[in-house]
Amino acid sequence: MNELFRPISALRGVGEKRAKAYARLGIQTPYDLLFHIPRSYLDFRNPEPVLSAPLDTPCVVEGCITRKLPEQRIRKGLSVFKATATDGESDFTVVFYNNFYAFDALKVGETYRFAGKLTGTLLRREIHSPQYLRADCPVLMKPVYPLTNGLTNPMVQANMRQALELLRREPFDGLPSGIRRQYDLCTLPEALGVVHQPASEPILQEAKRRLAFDALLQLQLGMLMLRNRSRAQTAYTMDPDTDLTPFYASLPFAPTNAQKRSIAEICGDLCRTVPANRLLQGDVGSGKTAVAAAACYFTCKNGFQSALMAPTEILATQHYHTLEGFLSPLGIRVGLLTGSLPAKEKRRIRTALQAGELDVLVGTHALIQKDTVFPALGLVITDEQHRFGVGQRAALAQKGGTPHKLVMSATPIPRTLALIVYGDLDISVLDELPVGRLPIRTYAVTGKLRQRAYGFVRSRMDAGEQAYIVCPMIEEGESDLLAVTSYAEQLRAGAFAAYRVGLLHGKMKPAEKEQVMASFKAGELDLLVCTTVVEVGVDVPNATVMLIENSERFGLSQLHQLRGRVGRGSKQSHCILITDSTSEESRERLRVLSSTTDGFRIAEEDLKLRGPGDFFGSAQHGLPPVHLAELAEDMELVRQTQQAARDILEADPQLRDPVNHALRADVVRLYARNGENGLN
Ligand SMILES: Nc1ncnc2c1ncn2[C@@H]1O[C@H](COP(=O)(O)OP(=O)(O)OP(=O)(O)O)[C@@H](O)[C@H]1O
Repeated sequence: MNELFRPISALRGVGEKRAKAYARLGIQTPYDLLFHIPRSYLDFRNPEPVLSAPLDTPCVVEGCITRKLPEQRIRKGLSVFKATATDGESDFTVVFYNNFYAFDALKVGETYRFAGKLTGTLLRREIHSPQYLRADCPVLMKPVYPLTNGLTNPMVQANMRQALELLRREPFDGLPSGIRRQYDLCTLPEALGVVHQPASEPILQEAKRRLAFDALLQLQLGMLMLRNRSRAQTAYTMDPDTDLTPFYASLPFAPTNAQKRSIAEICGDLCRTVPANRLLQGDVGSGKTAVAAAACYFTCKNGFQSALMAPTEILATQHYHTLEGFLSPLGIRVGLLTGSLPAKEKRRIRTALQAGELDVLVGTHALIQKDTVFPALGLVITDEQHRFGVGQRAALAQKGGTPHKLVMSATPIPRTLALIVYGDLDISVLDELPVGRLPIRTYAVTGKLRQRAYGFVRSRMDAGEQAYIVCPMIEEGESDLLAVTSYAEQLRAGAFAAYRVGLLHGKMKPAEKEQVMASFKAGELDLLVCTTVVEVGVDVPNATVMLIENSERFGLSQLHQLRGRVGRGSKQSHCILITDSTSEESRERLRVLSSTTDGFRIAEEDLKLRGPGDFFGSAQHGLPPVHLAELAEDMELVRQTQQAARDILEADPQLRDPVNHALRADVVRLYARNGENGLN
């Protein structure tokens, strides 16, 4: 067997503990390790003269070691090692704390480059705990790896050298050479060698392109294979002449054009034999639930059942009430299945469902997926909210024969990324808000203005409206943050003593949460102090003010979602972002948020600020393990990989040809890592 595919513990220095640390990063073999791509590089190429290098800012200087001083024991457990060096013009001191090995490796008379921050006076510059390498080292860029507890950068570097050595001994490239030539890509060993030991920027870009190509290609191949498989099956077909007029007539509002268009697209899907696989994407408050209700109506009128799955109980309950409101006057029977229902009630619901006495079942994912039998499941709607990856979506395909599938997603995502992540789906976009919505006014202020902000919140509540105050944390102990519980107490006793204040956080029991949400919705509470449990989907149109504490702690898209809890009716809404942070990045985020309410623009800015991995806030998004920040804008590469995937599968639909074996293994591995084992 190729040694690259042995357990990672085959590498020198990898004991049980380190192997576990690697496993946490999804690395089981030296081959996996090779795809652990550096987060960034320490660039030693352009040293600055010590005299003019900036102080307290990361920089690189060069120096010849002139003297090594004896160890200084400052106190028990703290030893300081110092060496003096010169860059020809000025002298400086290199200082290490407790790091004998780094100090010991420096040799008097040799010249090194040091990366770190310079401190000290004009006469005596010092550089503390620098990273360094010999000035004549052929590779002057040191990779910086994403780490986890139990791993350090030097450990990963050392293991990586060995893994690269194995690859050199037994060169391996899973990409068929025809594809490699067609798209003018370098070989895998070349790409990996350069990415882990780069010599120059242009070659590095080539190497990254190759790795991104592979990652995107594998993603697309897997999706196409799953899709082809479900296409080979047939779904229940419905009647295109099904009359939606009664549904439209009973809506309490006029649907937007975007809603009508999406409903037509979805119902069009339902009339085909190929199981539908559609994403309904809409900005916060764009009215996705009404579209879902229309699809359920259509399905029911054709004699089939629908399931709507939400990520939390609060949302499931809310969707249940909304759908029930839309559909039960039309004679459609809607049921709710959540974990906090008494066992007897759950049984009753399941029995009714099985007997065909329920047309629509709303619930949490786990409950609907487990032991729930639908005699005629025509449509599965998943309110995904970006919580779930490729794997879960695919797993649904196995449920109840082959129902049509509709995924609802609230965060608008840039088109390139949508193609990458949802390459397997057709997309309907709600790009229009209901008429009469006023853009939310957003202000970023410091804590000094908190009392004034409270005053403003009170004035809105005096006018009969409701408000949210959001804090990021729930555990005590984070000293810089007031825990939400004590914060709520403080508000109840102080600024909001005259108002009805509710509290909602993630550690409460589902039934309690639901009760608080129900009272807030019914207008029995004026103010809801909460954590981000309100982030997704919660819909209380009378709530018009949101005040967010420590707003710098949230990502842009998350703030957009949070803010979207207000501005859901016709009244003017306001969002006050409180922050005392001085960090440029968080200020930039708040600036973007104050200047626009367009979810697509915000998503694009967020992607630029954070890169696609963090953008979804989940390891399960199925995105390739390459830092694709700039590649997300590279439509060309996405198109090329789509084309390549189609060509490969046209010739070999299941990748059974020996030239595609390695590629197949890569695809299966990628999907298995994301929880989808159906490709095996
Ligand atoms: N065409 C419309 N005209 C007026 N109000 C509408 C229209 N469509 C939906 N609404 C109302 O707008 C609010 C938001 O709708 P809904 O909860 O479906 O939004 P959403 O798209 O799920 O948003 P989010 O992702 O933020 O939860 C609801 O109160 C709903 O009743």
